[in-house]
Amino acid sequence: MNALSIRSIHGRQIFDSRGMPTVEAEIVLHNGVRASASVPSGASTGRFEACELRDNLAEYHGKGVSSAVNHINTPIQEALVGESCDDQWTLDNKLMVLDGTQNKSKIGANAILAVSLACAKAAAKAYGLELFRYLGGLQANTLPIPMMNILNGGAHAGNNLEIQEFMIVPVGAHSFTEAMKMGTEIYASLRNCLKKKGLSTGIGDEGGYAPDLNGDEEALSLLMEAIQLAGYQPNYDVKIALDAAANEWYKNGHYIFPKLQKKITQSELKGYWEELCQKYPIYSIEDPFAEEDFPGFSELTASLGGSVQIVGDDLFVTNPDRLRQGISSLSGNAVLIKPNQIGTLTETLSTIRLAKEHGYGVILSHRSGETEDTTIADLSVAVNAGQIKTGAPARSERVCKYNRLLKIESLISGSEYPKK
Ligand SMILES: C=C(OP(=O)(O)O)C(=O)O
Ligand SMILES: [Mg+2]
Repeated sequence: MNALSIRSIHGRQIFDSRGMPTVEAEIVLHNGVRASASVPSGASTGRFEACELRDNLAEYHGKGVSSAVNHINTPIQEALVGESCDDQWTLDNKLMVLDGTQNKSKIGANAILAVSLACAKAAAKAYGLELFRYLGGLQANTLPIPMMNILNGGAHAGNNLEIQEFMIVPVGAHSFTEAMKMGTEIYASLRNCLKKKGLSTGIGDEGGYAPDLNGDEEALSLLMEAIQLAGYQPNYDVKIALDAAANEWYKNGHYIFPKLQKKITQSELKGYWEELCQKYPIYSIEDPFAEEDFPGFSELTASLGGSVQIVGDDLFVTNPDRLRQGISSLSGNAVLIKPNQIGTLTETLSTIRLAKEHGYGVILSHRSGETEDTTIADLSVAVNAGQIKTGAPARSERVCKYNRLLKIESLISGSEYPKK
């Protein structure tokens, strides 16, 4: 036993931004330090993600988390009490051995991740360090460029649009603070554009507007208009990023646009992305094809990858084995990092390291169902990811991550901001 050893672990149910139950874990150390972490939840989830354990009982429409919470309070607590909170690899390895399955379906990746992150937070506190500094050391100095999802579509907005996320990326900013200024101004001018056209300013799951439009190109035109109305130059100051979440379009061996209910072949879809990239200043496309369509990713990377970021989310699910498959088949050139897709901090860091070693871009990401936990903000700086996507600059479960980054920027003298 030492001051850093874990005295107790407590799990509890809290609620996410969609009003669904999720898991929080609290760790108390022998020296009295306490820290807690909570886990988010996706809507457009990949089949290869680690298992989010749900009770499957009538209450909460089958989405309760009492078994995951019980797993924290009994087997996890028994396995980790007395361990030192700063030995992350050992802690995470014990959690994986305790679970014993490939996809963490016995204990639940939600239970495991909450504890894994809470341990890191407790260790940072015990050392008197900010989380990004504890995780990243002296070299953690780069703030990420925010990819702000200001127009919501797909599964996050009742399929009002085919594409799930229309994001603005303030590439012309010189600091994170300036990027936030640009993003929030454009978000406000998009609201004005929508109002002027008599369109709804209601919002989707990630805080972006969710109007019923005639198609994805109308959404892209609106983004261009909002950027200009706010006084910025598309392409030069602000680029556009998309998350198609095309896995949601793939049913029984075919791609079908969910709104138009129109079938589209893989090669037509590739042509669609190429056309959009010619017409608009698109900097990044996430999940342009389904989670098993490595060939589709690889063909698009060959055609657009020299100038456009092709991101694997459902394709890679933050899993080093899936990313290795992508690296060897030249599928995509960037990975989305969602810690709850894999379930431990150690594995998340391994996937990030692998991506960097092979020249893949790294984007830390929230989920569509979020909590007030800001770990991904710290993680993005800790690993110098250079990019984060955490929704619209509105709704507190998104804004808390942006606000945390503003604070981190003010804490790092000589902080860096990437040039794109
Ligand atoms: C954040 C996303 O959505 P979800 O959390 O629903 O998977 C995404 O697809 O990138
Ligand atoms: Mg995605």
